[in-house]
Amino acid sequence: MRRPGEKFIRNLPLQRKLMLIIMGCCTATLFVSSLFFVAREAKVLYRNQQEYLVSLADMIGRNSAPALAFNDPKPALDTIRPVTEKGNILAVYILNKDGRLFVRYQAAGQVHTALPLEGLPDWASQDQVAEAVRQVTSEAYTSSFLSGYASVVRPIRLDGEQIGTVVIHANASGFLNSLRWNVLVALGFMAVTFLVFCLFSARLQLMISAPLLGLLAAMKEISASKNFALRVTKPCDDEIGLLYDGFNEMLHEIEERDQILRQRQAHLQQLAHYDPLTRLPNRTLFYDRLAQALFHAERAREAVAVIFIDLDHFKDINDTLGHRTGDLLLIEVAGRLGTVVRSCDTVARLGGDEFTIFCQNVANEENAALVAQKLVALFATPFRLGSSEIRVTASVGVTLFPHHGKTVDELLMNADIAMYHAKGCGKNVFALFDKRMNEHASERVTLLADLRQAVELGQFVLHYQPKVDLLTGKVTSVESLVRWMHPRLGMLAPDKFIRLAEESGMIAELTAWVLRTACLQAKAWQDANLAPVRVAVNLSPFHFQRQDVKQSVCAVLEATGLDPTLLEIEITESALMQNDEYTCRVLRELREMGITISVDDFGTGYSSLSYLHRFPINTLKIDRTFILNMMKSSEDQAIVTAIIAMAKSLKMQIVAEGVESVDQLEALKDQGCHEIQGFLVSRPVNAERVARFFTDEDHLQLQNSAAQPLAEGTAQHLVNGKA
Ligand SMILES: Nc1nc2c(ncn2[C@@H]2O[C@@H]3COP(=O)(O)O[C@H]4[C@@H](O)[C@H](n5cnc6c(=O)[nH]c(N)nc65)O[C@@H]4COP(=O)(O)O[C@H]3[C@H]2O)c(=O)[nH]1
Repeated sequence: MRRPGEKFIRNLPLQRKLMLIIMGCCTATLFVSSLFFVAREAKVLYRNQQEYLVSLADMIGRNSAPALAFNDPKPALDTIRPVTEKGNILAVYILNKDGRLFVRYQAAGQVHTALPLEGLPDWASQDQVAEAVRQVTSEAYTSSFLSGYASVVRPIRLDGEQIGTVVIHANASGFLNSLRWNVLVALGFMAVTFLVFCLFSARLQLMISAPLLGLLAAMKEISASKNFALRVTKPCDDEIGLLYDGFNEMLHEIEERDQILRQRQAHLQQLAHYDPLTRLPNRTLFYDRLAQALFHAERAREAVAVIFIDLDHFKDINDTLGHRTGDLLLIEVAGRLGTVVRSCDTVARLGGDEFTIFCQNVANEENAALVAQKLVALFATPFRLGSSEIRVTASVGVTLFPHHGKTVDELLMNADIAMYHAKGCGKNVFALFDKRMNEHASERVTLLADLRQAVELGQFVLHYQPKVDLLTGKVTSVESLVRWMHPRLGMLAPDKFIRLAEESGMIAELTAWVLRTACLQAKAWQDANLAPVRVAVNLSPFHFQRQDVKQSVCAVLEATGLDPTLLEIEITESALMQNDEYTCRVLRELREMGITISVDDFGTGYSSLSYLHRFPINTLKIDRTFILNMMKSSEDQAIVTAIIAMAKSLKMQIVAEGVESVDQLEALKDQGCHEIQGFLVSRPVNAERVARFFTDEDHLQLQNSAAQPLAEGTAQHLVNGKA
């Protein structure tokens, strides 16, 4: 339990506490030492006085001994008298052997009734005298001294035998005066020393407390300013110096931790609001900024354009070229997007390959369209990622505040719908939101849901379209073309669902089914001893570049037992260009296995024959749009002529697609085209019907004879997905 004083002292400021301690210690030391000095002085004085009185008493005793022996007081008095001349002797008594008063001498005019023997009559009894002597004896050492008297009692001996006693009373005032003087000196010394101590302790406490108070001040300053970079200067090398070192070390650690904390906070802030890959604002920040922009735009009656950008077939790039390349591409795309908009606009990455932009104060739809156009144009230049060059396009959807939506969610949803519409229009374009798109979007969602289960439910069928050799008129191969027997919408043509399958990633599953079914069918024809005919399978540009294309083809060939020379792979020009090296390697491996490689829709893509020689291509299929127009347009005719000439120089087989008329057939024959495919020979039909073409007959002759009806066969082509 603490005493109240202790608590008070503990709560005193450090300076006062130090002063109190130093002054307390000094005062106590001074007091004790002065007391010791005074006591010692008193003892010396007292001893001197006593020794003097004893020697005086002994001298009186010696000189009075004969007088005592002869019982004659007079000589004794004569002995005493000169002694009493000493000013401080008050009384001298000589007692005889019997203890009775023998001589009494008192200084003239001085009666001290307080002295025990003073009051005794000369005839006092032996006991009275003895009692008085006993008092003297005791008081000699105690009270008589303090009351101003000093007394001694000494025996008087003669020849060794005590013959009397001498008692001397002296005035102790001299001694007391000396003692007082000593006390005064001591007190004076104490006072002076105390003053010196005061000054000294003030200085000393300052020496101790100043560094501590300095540390305290620095601590307060640092805690107020939060500036942990500050340091205190060490004032000395003692423990306080160590305290300063420790304080500085602590500051250093706090500073480091503070820095780490700040960095982590900034990092968290960055993570919370920015996309770590592209460093663009993320969904949260975009929503926040857009909400603010809408708020201001509403007050200022301004329009805001919200743009949704989605890279076309990004998933396939990721799958085929790896996620690292995908990431690099996204970074490059993010960099390019920033170049189109103003600094007050925001470009964000919502996730995956989805980017959003909002542009403030957009005058009208035309201006918004201009921005969107610029965004689409950004993708015209290929992206250079390390050593390879990647071509990627983007579909862009645009929506305007307040015309197409009032809230962030509404605007983003509509921009997304517009973007899907752009994809539906063939990608690499932009679309401005229109309310009618909503209907289309919901149809698309339903179709996507149906597509997910179509493979499992066996809703796909393959149709086959023969390719005929222009010289022999015989079927060389059949192209397998997928159809979807949709339970509600009827038979759907590939253009209604292939893109959807590509965008949803289901193309891989669908292609696997097509490949397996086509190979099984070809094997069945082979086993039925029909004339050996190749079966061609379309590989989606993005599916083709999957790392496991070769393995999946090999697995299907192995599983079905089909001879690889009876398989043909059709890929588009764009598929060739997406990853030159990888594509080239896979194609070469497939070709080495005996598989025929055809480039489909040739002329619509890069139309550059210069790169073709790098790829192991067997066949070029001239796109049907050129064939369709070649009889009407001299330009298309020239293109067809050029393609045939160059392909021949590269020793490639040429197939003309979409041949519908005998005129086209004749023109192609004249130009040296090798094969044709089109409604003139047959529209795509099921396996059973196409097998009828696997004969040695000249199918061109047969068609020539019935040219007119077949030329009209365009009418038999799929209409809205129905054959
Ligand atoms: N107007 C006209 N058209 C003709 C004529 N001859 C053939 N066609 C049509 O042209 C398309 C030829 O296939 P493609 O160029 O590979 O173009 C194909 C192909 O790129 C894609 N496709 C079809 N099946 C598959 C498949 O299994 N996988 C992939 N990835 N794509 C496929 O869908 C596209 C369209 O296929 P289809 O609708 O079956 O349309 C077929 C065929 O019906 C003609 O004389 N006149």
